[in-house]
Amino acid sequence: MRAVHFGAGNIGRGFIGALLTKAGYQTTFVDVNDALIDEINEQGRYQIELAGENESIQVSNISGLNSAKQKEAVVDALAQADIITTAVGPNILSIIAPLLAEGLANRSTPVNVIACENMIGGSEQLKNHVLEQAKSEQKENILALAGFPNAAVDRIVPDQTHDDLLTVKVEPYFEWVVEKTAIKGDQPEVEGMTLVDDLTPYIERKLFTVNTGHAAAAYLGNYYGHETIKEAMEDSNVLSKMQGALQESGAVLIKKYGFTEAQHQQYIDTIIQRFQNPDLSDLVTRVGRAPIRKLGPKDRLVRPAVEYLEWVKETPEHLAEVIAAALLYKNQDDAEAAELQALVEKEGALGALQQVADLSENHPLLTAVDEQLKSFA
Ligand SMILES: NC(=O)C1=CN([C@@H]2O[C@H](COP(=O)(O)OP(=O)(O)OC[C@H]3O[C@@H](n4cnc5c(N)ncnc54)[C@H](O)[C@@H]3O)[C@@H](O)[C@H]2O)C=CC1
Ligand SMILES: O=P(O)(O)OC[C@H]1O[C@](O)(CO)[C@@H](O)[C@@H]1O
Repeated sequence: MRAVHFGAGNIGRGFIGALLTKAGYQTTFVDVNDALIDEINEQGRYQIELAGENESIQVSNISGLNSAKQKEAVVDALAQADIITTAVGPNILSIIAPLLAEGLANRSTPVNVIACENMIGGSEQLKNHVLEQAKSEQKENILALAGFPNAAVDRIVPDQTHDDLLTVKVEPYFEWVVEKTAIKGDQPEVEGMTLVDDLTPYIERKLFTVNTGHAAAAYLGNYYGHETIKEAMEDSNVLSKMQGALQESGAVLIKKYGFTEAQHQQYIDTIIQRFQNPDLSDLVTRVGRAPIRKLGPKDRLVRPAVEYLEWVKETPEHLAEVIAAALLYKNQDDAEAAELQALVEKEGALGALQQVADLSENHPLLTAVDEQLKSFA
C-alpha cells in the first residue's frame, strides 16, 4: 500500500506520516524543503519522541519528493497512491492543487485525499482548489474517483530543536477524526483514525476548544510578556482569562451539540493539562502564527464569539479580550502579523478586525472588542 503525504513538517512527520507508516503504507513525503527531503531519502527513517514519556517510536518505509523540482515523480506517485494526505497549512492548499489535479486525473481507481489542517472543511476546500485549477478534460475523472473527506486533527507538535533534521518530539495524545460519508471506494484502515458520519461536532469542539484555548494562551501570553505556552499557563492571570474564553466557546458547543456540562468541562481540563505538559516547549510565536487567518470569520476566535452572541445572547467578554490581544500582537518575523499591524495602522484596530473577520459595520462584537482594547490601553 502506498501513501503520499504533502508536508514533511511537524504534523506530517510527528503525526500523520507516522500513523500511515504504522498502518503498513509505504509513505512518500512531498515537500518544498530540500534539506528535509534529502534527509528523508538519505536516512529512510526517523524517530518520534513522546514528550513526558521515556519512549520513542521509529518510523521507516519512507521516501521523499520535492514538489517544486520533481513534479512528474509526484504526479506518478499520486496516480498510484492508495491514500493521499496533507499537512501544509490552509494557505498552501491552493498551491498544491495543480499537482493534485494532474495526479488524480491520471488515476483509474478511487482514492481519498484528506487535508489534515486546522480548519473547518479543509478537504472540501482543497477539492474546490483542485477543480478550479484542473483542466476541463481532467475534471470528470477527478470527480468520479477522488473522495475528499474532511478531517479533524489534534496533536500538539511544537517547532523542533534537535541536532538532526528529522527527529520530532510530540505530545503523547492524538486524535484524527475523518468524515466517513465522503469516502470513495474502500475505507482506509489506519489504526488511530476514527471514521464518523458527522464530523461537525468533532471539528468544532476541537477547533473551538483546543485551538481557541491555545490562541488565548499565545496572544494573552505574549501581551503579558511570556515566550512559551508553559510560561503563559503558569501565569494565573492568563490561565483564568483563557478559562473564561473556553467557558464562552464551551457554552455554544454545549447548546449546539448537546454535550453535558460535566463532559465538556472534562474535555477542557484535559486540554489545559496538555498545554501544561512540562516536557513540551512551545513558543507563543508558533501557536499565535498567522493572526489574520486566526481572526478569520470561520476560525477559532471570531466564530465562537459571534455564535456566543447568537446562542447565549450575552457579550463574549473573554473571547473579545483574546481578539483584542490578537489585534495587538506584533512579530516582524511573522508575515501575517506584520500585515495585520500595517492594516491596524491604516484602518484602526476595529477597522482591521471588521475587514479580516468579515463583520458588518455595526456588529456587536466590534463594540465588545473595543471595550477590551480600552482596558489594555
Ligand atoms: N503542529 C501542530 O501541533 C499541529 C498542526 N496542525 C496543522 O497541520 C498543518 C501543518 O502544520 P505544521 O506541521 O505545524 O507546520 P510545519 O510548518 O511544521 O509543516 C508544514 C510543511 O509544509 C511544507 N510545505 C510548504 N509549502 C509546501 C508546498 N507547496 N508543497 C509541499 N509542502 C509544502 C513546509 O515546507 C513544511 O515542511 C497546519 O494546517 C496546522 O494547522 C494541526 C494540528 C496540530
Ligand atoms: O496550526 P495553526 O492553525 O497555526 O495553530 C496552531 C495550533 O495548532 C496546533 O498546533 C495543533 O492543534 C496547536 O498547537 C495550536 O492551537
